[in-house]
Order: sequence, then structure tokens, then C-alpha cells
Amino acid sequence: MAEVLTAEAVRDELGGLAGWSGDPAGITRTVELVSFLDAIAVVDRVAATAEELDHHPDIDIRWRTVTFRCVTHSVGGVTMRDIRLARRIDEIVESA
Ligand SMILES: C[C@H](O)[C@H](O)[C@H]1CNC2=NC(N)=NC(=O)C2=N1
Repeated sequence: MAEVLTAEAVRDELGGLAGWSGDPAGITRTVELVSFLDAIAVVDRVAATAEELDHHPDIDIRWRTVTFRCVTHSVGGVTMRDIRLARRIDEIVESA
């Protein structure tokens, strides 16, 4: 089972994840897309990636603003699975 990262480890990992913030309880990134449909398209791609990784972000959609929150629910904190998912979300957002 993946281990919850320490506060220091989360800080270090956030250094390589522009736009993300948080702590061992969860990391979040909010992005504003051009339109609602663009936001939904990004969410759709993230959903496919989450299935591939078998690791799923919490997602909040408000018109064209989307907030992704990554935390490993089974252990109640941020693990490397969340860091990997966050990197993949960034790739999708950057290519949108
Ligand atoms: C069996 C499967 O790996 C688990 O149910 C997964 C699915 N996706 C998940 N996603 C997240 N964010 N946390 C989990 O604990 C989790 N568990």
C-alpha cells in the first residue's frame, strides 16, 4: 500500500508541480479553460487517465473553471500515486 508523504516530501514534490498547492491532506490545482465544453473535454481526458492509473482525482466543475484534488482515499493522505496523477493532469491541461 502506498505511504502518505511527509509534509516536507509534499513540499518538495510541489516544487516540480507548477500551479499545485496543498499538504499531506491533499493537493489541488484550479484551471480556467476557454469554455465549458473545453473544461468538460479536459475532465473527460483526465477521467480516462484516472481509469488507466486506477487512481482518481476529486473534481469540481464550475462553468469553465475546474479544480482537481488528489489524495489517496484508502490511506487518507497524499502519496506518490497522487503526484503521478497530478503530473498527468498537468500534461492534459497544458495540451488543452
Ligand atoms: C482498488 C482500487 O485501486 C482502489 O479502489 C482505488 C481506486 N481509485 C482511487 N483513487 C483515489 N484517489 N484514492 C483511492 O484510494 C483509490 N482507490
